[in-house]
Amino acid sequence: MHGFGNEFESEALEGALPIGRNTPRFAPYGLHIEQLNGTAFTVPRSAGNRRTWFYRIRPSVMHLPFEKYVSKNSSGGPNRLVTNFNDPNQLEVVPNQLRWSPFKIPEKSDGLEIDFVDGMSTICGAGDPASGAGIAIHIYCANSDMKGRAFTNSDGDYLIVPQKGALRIQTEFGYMLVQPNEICVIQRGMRFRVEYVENPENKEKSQQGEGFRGYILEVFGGHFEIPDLGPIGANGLANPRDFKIPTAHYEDSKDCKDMVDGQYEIIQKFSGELFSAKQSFSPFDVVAWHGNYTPYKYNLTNFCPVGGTSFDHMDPSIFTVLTCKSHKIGTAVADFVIFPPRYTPLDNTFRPPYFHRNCMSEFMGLVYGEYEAKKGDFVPGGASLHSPMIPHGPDKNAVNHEVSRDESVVRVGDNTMAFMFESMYTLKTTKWAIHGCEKLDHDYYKVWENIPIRFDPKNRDFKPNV
Ligand SMILES: O=C(O)Cc1cc(O)ccc1O
Ligand SMILES: [Fe+2]
Repeated sequence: MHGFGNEFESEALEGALPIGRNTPRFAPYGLHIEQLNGTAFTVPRSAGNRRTWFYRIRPSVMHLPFEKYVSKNSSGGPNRLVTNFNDPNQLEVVPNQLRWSPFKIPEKSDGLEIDFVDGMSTICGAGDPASGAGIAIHIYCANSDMKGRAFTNSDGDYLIVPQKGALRIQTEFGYMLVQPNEICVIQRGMRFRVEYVENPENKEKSQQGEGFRGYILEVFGGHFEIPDLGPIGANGLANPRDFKIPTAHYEDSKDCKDMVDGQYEIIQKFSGELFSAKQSFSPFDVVAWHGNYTPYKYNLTNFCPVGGTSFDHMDPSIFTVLTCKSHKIGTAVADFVIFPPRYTPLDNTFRPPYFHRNCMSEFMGLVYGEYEAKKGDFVPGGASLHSPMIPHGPDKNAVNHEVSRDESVVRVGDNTMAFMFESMYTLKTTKWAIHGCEKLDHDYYKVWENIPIRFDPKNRDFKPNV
């Protein structure tokens, strides 16, 4: 189905949705009724009240008690998922500009079968889910399907950016296929299971080879919305109709080939820690549902960029796909911003991203291709973090390239998709990101060494000799 935040309804069996009421004494086909609330009951409609009604074979509550879960990640060590950014034992605060080479995908030949849950590692974040304030940024690197288990998160919403390999995501709402150059959002409390598929549809946008990798932005308080367009008008950027919502698909336990010894496992992230509970049935037994609290996916090629048409470099906020607002006017808990293929017909303008210091944190990743501000080692599957008020900008090669290019209209970002998670929070990095992953580039600062110094007080009309 198409749309953003609509009231959707879907049934996998004709007549499974009760008509004209939510909680009849007997739902059709003997189904049980369960509500999932994504906002407080009392949130005004105009402020985005969200809930969904499920009509399912069994209520989710039929499970054994939760126990602590220790993930089987590639180093065999403790969980690498951190979401309490007040725990100094897990963190290493670093003000430097940071850049990581592509995060390592575990190899089955090393005897490591790592699924989406075990493959998640936290790079940085702020705040703490218990107080509903903050964000976390994770990377997932995995090589196996989730078998007989589902993941769900009490702490926040996941915005998932696949970089390598397509994801087939089973949810309580139905299936979603999410390929590199697409994103999806799975909101707080929704249960899902990730399988990975080779993605023949867009080979050039996804590196070949075993395993899958991607980025996750988790927001602890609030939900994502499409930003207002102001003077841009009623259309453009991410258009609501391009968001896609799954249709109902249910799995009766007797048809579920996934269960291990008749048991299904629910892994729940709760207050920054992982817990596991067993149950005797698949959690994907929703026969029909209706509501406005759903997972959704979006193809980044549908983004309709608006930009400068005359002079000066516009701020990257014009490329915001989704925003999670804070209570501070115009200041996001987190924005998801992309740098899509486009033209920059700007007269007498320094076209690459400018040098700057920002009060916001800027975490960047690259799905494929090359980012316009970094001609060097910022590569697909890697990342960078530029923290509040820490200087950064185009690297030496991008500056030199700008000096010598001709003045014509240029195509920017062809065959590439870079993105940014921009947040009002100062992000603390995890020990894993600084030491454990062994991908931190200790020479990153050198990309700004030897930027040509051309100051000449006698030459106001300066033009370089090229
Ligand atoms: O730092 C970056 O590369 C992101 C960025 C891009 C841009 O076009 C302007 C500002 C900005 O922070
Ligand atoms: Fe920046």
